[in-house]
Amino acid sequence: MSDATVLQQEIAVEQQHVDRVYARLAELRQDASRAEKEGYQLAGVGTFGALVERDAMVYHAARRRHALDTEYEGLVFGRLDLKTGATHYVGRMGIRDDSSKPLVVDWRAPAAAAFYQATPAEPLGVVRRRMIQSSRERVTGIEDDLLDPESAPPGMRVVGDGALLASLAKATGRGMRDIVATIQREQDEAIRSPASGVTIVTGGPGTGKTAVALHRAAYLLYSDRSRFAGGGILVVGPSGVFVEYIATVLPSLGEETATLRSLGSLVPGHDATRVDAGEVAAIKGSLRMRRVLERASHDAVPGGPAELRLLYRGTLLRLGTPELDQIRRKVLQRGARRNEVRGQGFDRIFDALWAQAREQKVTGLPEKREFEAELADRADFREFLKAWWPRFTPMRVLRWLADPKRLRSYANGLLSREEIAVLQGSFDGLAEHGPTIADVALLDELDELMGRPRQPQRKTKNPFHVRDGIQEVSTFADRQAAQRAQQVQREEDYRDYAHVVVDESQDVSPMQWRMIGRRGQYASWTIVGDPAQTAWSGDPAELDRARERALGSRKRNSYALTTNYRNSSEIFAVAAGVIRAILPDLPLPRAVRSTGVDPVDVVAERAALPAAVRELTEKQLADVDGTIGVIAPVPRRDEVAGWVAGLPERVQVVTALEAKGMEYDAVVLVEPGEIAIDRAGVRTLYVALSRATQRLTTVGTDPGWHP
Ligand SMILES: Nc1ncnc2c1ncn2[C@@H]1O[C@H](COP(=O)(O)OP(=O)(O)OP(=O)(O)O)[C@@H](O)[C@H]1O
Repeated sequence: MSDATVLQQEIAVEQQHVDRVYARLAELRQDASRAEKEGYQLAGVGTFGALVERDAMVYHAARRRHALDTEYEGLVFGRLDLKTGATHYVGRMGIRDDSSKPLVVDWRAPAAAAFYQATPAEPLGVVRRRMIQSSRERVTGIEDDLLDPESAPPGMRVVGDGALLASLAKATGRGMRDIVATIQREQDEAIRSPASGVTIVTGGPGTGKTAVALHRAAYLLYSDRSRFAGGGILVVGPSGVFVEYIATVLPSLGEETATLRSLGSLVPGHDATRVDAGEVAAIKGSLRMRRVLERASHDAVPGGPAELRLLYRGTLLRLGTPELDQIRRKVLQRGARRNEVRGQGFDRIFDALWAQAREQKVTGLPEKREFEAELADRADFREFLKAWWPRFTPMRVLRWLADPKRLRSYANGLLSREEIAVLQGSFDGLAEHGPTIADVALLDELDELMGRPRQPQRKTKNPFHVRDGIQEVSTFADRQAAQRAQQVQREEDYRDYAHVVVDESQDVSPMQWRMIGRRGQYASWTIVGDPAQTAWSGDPAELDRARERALGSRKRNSYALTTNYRNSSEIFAVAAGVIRAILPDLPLPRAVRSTGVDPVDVVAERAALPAAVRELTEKQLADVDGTIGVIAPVPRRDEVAGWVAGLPERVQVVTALEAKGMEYDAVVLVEPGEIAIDRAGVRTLYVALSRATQRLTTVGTDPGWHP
């Protein structure tokens, strides 16, 4: 029998099972819809107990229906034939037949672990592992691994030559793909790592760190839903482009309870995308900035009143700058938060004025209480207080650093003269362009240093309609839905996450670790990253300290990933050459796939560069079906975008920093020599060179760009 016939026969066998699963799915969906409908119709009838029971049923029916709908595509993707003779199918969700026998085991369930963990050396009772590829309800392919040939029953057939490689060769869309069907053993161990403590996953480019982090979020939600859906999972990525790139994966894993944020949007009200130059970011990210900001947060308001003069019952009461400064300093000592001790500041002003009024023997001076009431009624006095000690927003105080004199005085003794010079001017754009990504952590720090201005209490809205004083009849399902909606739109600056995932963690600055740490005080953590890819040019020891502090004394579980699934071996060889120039002993991952296509390096005259970049990008459009990343040095993004303007949407222009974590089928990397200007730059170049799955083109004016 030919191989093709065997494959067709095996596909037919699997098709039978897959048909059963989809038929059962249709039944379950119908049941769920019916239960839901009936529940709604009968919601107003029956005893209280019966109602609750019915409502619970409605809720579960609705949730189930939703799950059944989202997991439709590629529902069954694996089969295990065990030594015991039993067979398990593995899929995106668990499904049982009408006598409760499992038709499909959920990929996150313990029974499915062997699907990912069995190897020929350690088969874990699995004789044959089969990957089933399908398109909607139709089985289209099969790939087998025979893990334990000696235990194979006579006639067991083995087909295909590697589902992993088949899946890797596929062109990608704009977003990241989920990898549930092809998770590899070392990745699976990290995904299923204990839920508590800190899981640390390291690995070189393309080793699946991001994929692992997201699948871990899905796994945690499955293994302890009430804990992780209740508290929520926060996923922090480096940039907005990246967060968009990964956003599609979680819903496809069936999980929508994770909050995705970039480092520039972690603090409510901000969505920063501007980046500072590396040396500026290194200073803004340093823990020394905390002291700089503390000084700012204690300083007098620029343009605020220098003195207070009040004519009271014919006597002039006066507090000059030294008295006002002294009061401010007294109130702010020992870490008091400026917005929270405003009242104390005002009390001391009253005290000082009262003492003066008595000293000057004001005629007809009333009791102190009345004296205060009289002053509080005066508009000029209230104006003074408002101007002298307003309610501060972090942004207002951060803008003070744009004033060179203030910056110098706050940074004096904390930053070197050179560092102060580097920072000079870097806050100028705040008013017009908003904060940079690094500024957002400073704003969060200021928020902590100063406390929140007290807001008038807002009434919380009842999620249920109240009509004529009677709550509208609502089912348990409604209440659950309302509760979930509330959970999803947690309070604006929610901080009680049950789990925090930090991707590309090598780029999180010390100040940013503090910002993330504030939101993960009660959380377990998953941290993924690659130290060799860091763009951080500040003190590495300080970075380690800040990270360790944010993670606290939680137990650490570490995992290393060693295979590069993204790059062809030809492409990774170029990237590896670059990083080896500065880190000769760095262990690098192994790229498993070869395309036989070598990367191309083009040198162009300055005047011819725009046309060359456009032409090379157009060539990629012809050569690959998927996305094309045109990667530019940070300051040249807009210029390069102009060169390729008007090309199809699958061409995306990003800076070398924005390319962090991203993946494209083809990459055109512009002016590599301008990226690799220092050690941090070489690392950034390494990142940019390791983004492509199929084609890599470098183009620039400098033939000697290799570090
Ligand atoms: N087991 C797997 N099966 C199929 N594809 C995989 C597997 N593991 C990783 N990949 C694919 O490899 C590519 C790289 O994965 P990912 O982006 O998670 O790597 P990374 O370690 O975060 O990379 P980097 O550090 O370079 O940003 C992605 O396209 C991902 O889907």
